[in-house]
Amino acid sequence: MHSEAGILVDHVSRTFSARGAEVRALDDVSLDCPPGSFTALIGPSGCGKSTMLRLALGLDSPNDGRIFVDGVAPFDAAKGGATGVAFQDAALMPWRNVEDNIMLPLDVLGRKRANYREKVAELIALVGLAGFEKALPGELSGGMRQRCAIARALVTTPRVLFLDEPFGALDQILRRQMNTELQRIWMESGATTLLVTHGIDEAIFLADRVVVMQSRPGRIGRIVDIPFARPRKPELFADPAFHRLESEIAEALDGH
Ligand SMILES: Nc1ncnc2c1ncn2[C@@H]1O[C@H](COP(=O)(O)OP(=O)(O)OP(=O)(O)O)[C@@H](O)[C@H]1O
Repeated sequence: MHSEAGILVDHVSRTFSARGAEVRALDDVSLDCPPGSFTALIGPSGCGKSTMLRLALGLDSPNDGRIFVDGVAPFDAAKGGATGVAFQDAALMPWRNVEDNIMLPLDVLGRKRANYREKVAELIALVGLAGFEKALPGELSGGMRQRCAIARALVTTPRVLFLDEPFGALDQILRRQMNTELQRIWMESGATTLLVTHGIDEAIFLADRVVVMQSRPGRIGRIVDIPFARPRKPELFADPAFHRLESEIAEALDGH
């Protein structure tokens, strides 16, 4: 069993009751993300991606099955700072500057800011925000806000990183730049990463494995291994082998 420093989803089901009807958001889902791996989760609206993330963050509990994050229950992993998370809309506090936003998880976990000065400076450099430490979110571009959110997700040196459509709101060109940057950040951090995305190209470029989900009930339809060596370069997006994988995943999304 792989669970230490990774993510283990073991026969998990989650059913919701809505207006008398049962919705099987996740139906017997199992997924093993080994330590240091990068997994992308892709699927149609309503296939249970958010439900899976909520369970892995300890914000909800399964009806059946078990989840381990970094070898422990999801809530304990989050409480201990082993989990980092970044969402689509960056979710920065508008009145906190870049540095203070990055330190937010420390405040939430009751950790001393003074012990993290060096770490925060390193992260700011890592995500390319040096010189913007005192800038407010409203003064940053969309890409800079997302980089700030990723730095915040990394501040506790999490061993497991959850990214929920982190670049969904960005245009295609910026998104591809951010994909290259995320790859570099992930390679440096060594964190086991689970990325939820609607972008097939983004999933292939970044992940070791693309997990294609299907809806009603939410389940794993197919797992596609991505063989490309790292670091992957932007030219990969134009590679015929890349396009073949795109077609394969598009077909799996259509239920083939
Ligand atoms: N709290 C809830 N109460 C009732 N039904 C819910 C609840 N949360 C999720 N569902 C249902 O569970 C299913 C899966 O929802 P989920 O939000 O996990 O999908 P998703 O894959 O994240 O979708 P999207 O890509 O649109 O964000 C949907 O049919 C949704 O309506």
